[in-house]
Amino acid sequence: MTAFLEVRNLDVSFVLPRSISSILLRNKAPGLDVLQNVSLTLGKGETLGLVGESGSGKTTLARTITGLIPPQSGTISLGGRVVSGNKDKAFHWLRREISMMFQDPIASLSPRMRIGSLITEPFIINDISIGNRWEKAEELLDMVGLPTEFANRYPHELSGGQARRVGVARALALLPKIVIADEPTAGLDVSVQGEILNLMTRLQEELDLSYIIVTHNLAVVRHTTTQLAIMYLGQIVEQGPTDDIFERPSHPYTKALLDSEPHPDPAKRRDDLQIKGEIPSLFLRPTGCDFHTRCSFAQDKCRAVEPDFMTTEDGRLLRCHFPLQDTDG
Ligand SMILES: Nc1ncnc2c1ncn2[C@@H]1O[C@H](COP(=O)(O)OP(=O)(O)OP(=O)(O)O)[C@@H](O)[C@H]1O
Repeated sequence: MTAFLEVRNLDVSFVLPRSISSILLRNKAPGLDVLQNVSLTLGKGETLGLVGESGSGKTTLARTITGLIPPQSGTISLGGRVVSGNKDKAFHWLRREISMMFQDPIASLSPRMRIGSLITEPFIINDISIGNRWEKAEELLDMVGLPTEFANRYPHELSGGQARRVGVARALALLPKIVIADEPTAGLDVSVQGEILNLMTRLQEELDLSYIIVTHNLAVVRHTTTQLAIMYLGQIVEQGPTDDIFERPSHPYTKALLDSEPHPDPAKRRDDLQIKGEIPSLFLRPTGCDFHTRCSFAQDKCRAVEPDFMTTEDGRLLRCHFPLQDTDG
């Protein structure tokens, strides 16, 4: 895969109020390291699924890639242009080229604005002249399969599926190159989920978009993505082609995560493979490999030495001292 988007060694930490950090971080520097050394690649026109348990840092990574959170270190390169350093003005440029589709489009938008104003707001924020704003709104509504008269409606007048389409229209208003969709199907009926995913696929072809889909839903990932990245405690632990990873996960966490999805056939359920225990707190990151406290295959080295992110012979990106072999599990 030729990388169109290349994220290299991103570190993000949040500054915490001193009162909290002095208790939880035992007077260390008052920052909570949420992303550590995160690397990720996305090819042009590809769809990458970003999965991991709650709190693993998916949203933080998505917001950092869209230029909404400045990283402490690391680089983001898009189409060959490299953005680095937390003061780089080019992060503004990233915000136009990579847009975010929020999980709950209505809650994230002003309830007092009409849909026509909401979906054309990105032009106003970025000071881009579009001539007749209402005509532009109607064009965007048409693009996402909504009647043009919806421009006059308010957010509370929309169904869940219609609201999601409005979210798509707003995310695509500036014709970005990459769209990061945060749980694009969460809370929707199954039939509506299919409609939204079909809409996204159609627009991907028409507009030559690349997607990153952030989700807990492994069925969505399996059927809509070509690449899969697995996050654990603020790090990517494995990335590779989706079919390949589902077929042959290499990281023990990936395998446990995929096996924890209930199987429709009781004979094929593997309760023994479910992930042990809770995800550790970011305040008490384990030494060595972050996953060793829950890994059935952990050895002494895993408890002592942090694994590097390496590329395997078959091109898989992996952070594990003892990757699973085809016969394991
Ligand atoms: N602004 C912030 N200040 C301090 N901590 C934060 C901030 N934003 C996120 N965090 C912490 O960073 C960690 C990762 O959060 P994030 O929302 O990125 O995870 P996630 O994988 O997207 O979770 P979910 O699947 O539940 O949305 C969490 O422990 C969260 O509490």
